[in-house]
Amino acid sequence: MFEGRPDRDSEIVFVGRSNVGKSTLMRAFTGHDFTTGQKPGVTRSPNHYDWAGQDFVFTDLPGFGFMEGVDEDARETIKTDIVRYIEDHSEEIRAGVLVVDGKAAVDIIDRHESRGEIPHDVEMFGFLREVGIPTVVAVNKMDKVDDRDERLDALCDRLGLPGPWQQWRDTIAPISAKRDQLDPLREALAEHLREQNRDDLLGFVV
Ligand SMILES: Nc1nc2c(ncn2[C@@H]2O[C@H](COP(=O)(O)OP(=O)(O)OP(=O)(O)O)[C@@H](O)[C@H]2O)c(=O)[nH]1
Ligand SMILES: [Mg+2]
Repeated sequence: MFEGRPDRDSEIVFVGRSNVGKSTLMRAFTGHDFTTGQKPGVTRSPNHYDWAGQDFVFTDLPGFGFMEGVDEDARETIKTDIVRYIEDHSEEIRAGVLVVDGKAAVDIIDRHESRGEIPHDVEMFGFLREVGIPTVVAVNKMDKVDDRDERLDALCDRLGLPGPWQQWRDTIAPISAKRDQLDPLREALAEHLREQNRDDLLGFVV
C-alpha cells in the first residue's frame, strides 16, 4: 500500500497509464523536478507535493497498464493500490486528472475492446466519477497529434460523452505538458474548484 501522504484537507491527483506524462504535468504544476522517463513504470509509489502552511497536496500516482519488465501480478497490485488510495481519500480529492496520451489513447482503447477487455482509461474514468470525484481528462502530447478534432471526438465517444468534444471543456482538456500548454486543464480544474466554492484553492491550478 501507498504510505506517506501528507495530512492535507484538499488534494488533486494525477492518474493514468504508464508513460502518458503524469510526472511531467506534476512538474509543470509545482515547479518541482520529479523523475520522468522514457521507460514506462518510472513512478512506482506516489509523489506528493505540498507547501508549508497550506492545506493542499498534489499527488502523482504510479502509472498502470503495460510496463516493460513488470509482470502481470505486479501491475494488478499497483492498480489495486491506486483504486484503494483514491477510495480512501475521496473526501479530500477535489479533482482527479486522468492523463491520457492524445495520440495513442483511442487505438489502445479499441484494441482492448476488440479483445473483450475493459480498457484501463475507460474503467478509471468511470471509477473516478462513480466515487464522486470531479474528473478532467488531460489529453496530453497534443503536440504529436495532427487530426486534433477527430481524435478528441473519438476519445469522447469511447468515454461515453456525446460529441463534439468542445462541449466538454470542463472534462476534456487537450494539452501538451512538454510545451507547457496547459491552459485548458488549468481552466477546467478552476471551474471544478469554483463549483465546490473553493476559490481559495484557485491559486494552485491557475
Ligand atoms: N511529445 C510529448 N512528450 C511528452 C509530453 N509530456 C510528457 N512527455 C514525455 O513522455 C514520457 C513520459 O513522461 P512521464 O511524465 O515520465 O510519464 P508518467 O505518466 O509519469 O510515466 P509513469 O511514471 O511511468 O507512469 C517522457 O519522455 C516525457 O518527456 C508532451 O506533452 N508531449
Ligand atoms: Mg511518473
